[in-house]
Amino acid sequence: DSVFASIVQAPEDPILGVTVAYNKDPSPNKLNLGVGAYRTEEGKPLVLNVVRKAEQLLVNDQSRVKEYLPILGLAEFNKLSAKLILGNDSPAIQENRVATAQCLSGTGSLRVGAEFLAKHYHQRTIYIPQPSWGNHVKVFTMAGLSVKNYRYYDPTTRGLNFQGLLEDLGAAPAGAIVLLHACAHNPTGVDPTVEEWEQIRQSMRSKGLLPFFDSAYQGFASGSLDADAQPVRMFVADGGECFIAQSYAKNMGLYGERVGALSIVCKAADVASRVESQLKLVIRPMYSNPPIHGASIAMTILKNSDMYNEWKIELKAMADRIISMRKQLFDALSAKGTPGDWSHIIKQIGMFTFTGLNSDQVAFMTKEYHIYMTSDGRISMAGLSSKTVPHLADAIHAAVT
Ligand SMILES: Cc1ncc(COP(=O)(O)O)c(CN[C@@H](CCC(=O)O)C(=O)O)c1O
Repeated sequence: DSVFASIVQAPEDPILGVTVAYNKDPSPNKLNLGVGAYRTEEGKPLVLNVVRKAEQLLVNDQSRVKEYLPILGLAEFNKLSAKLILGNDSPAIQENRVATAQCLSGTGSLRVGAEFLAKHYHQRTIYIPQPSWGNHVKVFTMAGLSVKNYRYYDPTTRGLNFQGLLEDLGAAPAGAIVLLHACAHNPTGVDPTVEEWEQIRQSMRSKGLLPFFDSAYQGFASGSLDADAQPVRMFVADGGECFIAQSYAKNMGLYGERVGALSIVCKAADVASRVESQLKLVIRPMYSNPPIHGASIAMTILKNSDMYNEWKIELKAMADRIISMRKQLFDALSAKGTPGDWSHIIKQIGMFTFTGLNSDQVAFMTKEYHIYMTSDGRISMAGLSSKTVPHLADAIHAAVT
């Protein structure tokens, strides 16, 4: 008998499993609105032109080798990533108060940060928004933190439950870790306003709560890298400490290259250098050192002003296409007179619309219309095109009437 004979079949991942089901569906008009991965108007994955150019430069550079990277990854990539989120003129960077490690995309950055906190921080409770990205709970739990929720989304208004958020963070024990979506909240597409962010910052700092920003969509919410980094920069500007996980999966289209960075903003340079040394002890036994190719692409783009500007143009085009899909879906439902208020489709921002459809309605849409989306009613707007909006509108209309 196998020593693993008693192992049971694991369930599919709630998000990545949607793609598994989609791939099995033979229907010609199936639609994958599950995974948050950008698709073009033709419904195809997109490799940015500037990424192709960067790769060409790398291939042509005969001096490049395939040696191990340092445990913390490409040093120049780390510096450029910190600048991207904190701003070129960040005092924290100028004062050498930022410890950065190249990690395996956003997930890896979150995990390394969580493992570091479990090992070195006096508080092991992390508060995450209700709802949040499905993988957050598992990443933090596996790292040894205990996960609690703070109220975030208000189903009745389909907006932010700001009072509930402030109450829950106000009731958190001093020093608790708080996960904050830097922009384009997943799955709700609901972000605090700048004024609300300022109130959140004051409240958290007054209680010594430790912010852990998850920045997976910088540039995708508004189309502007700087605007989407504003909440992070407000916290760093007050001189306090915070963790920031960055992903280049969506905004550079480097999904499968697993490119990301964890930055820990500290109060003093000597602390940052000791923190950096301890980060290496977390990473070395986990995966030793990160992959060279994806980070080299990102570094090539970030360090060359022409390529950086070209990237910003392509990034804005992706954000704009998503916004136009919002408008088209809203207009299609309005034209059909679909019962209900659908204005949240155009009010929400980033990659996802949190439709408010329940799991039975989602199951109906999958069965009858071959629409694939997560059971919480989230739709990845990037999976839509002008051609497929009518099909989705028909499905939603049928699901609610
Ligand atoms: C808020 C948030 N943080 C981190 C990540 C992790 O992204 P990396 O690929 O590790 O950089 C995602 C990706 N969430 C998308 C993509 C599919 C997934 O990993 O769940 C989603 O929610 O569909 C995310 O939405």
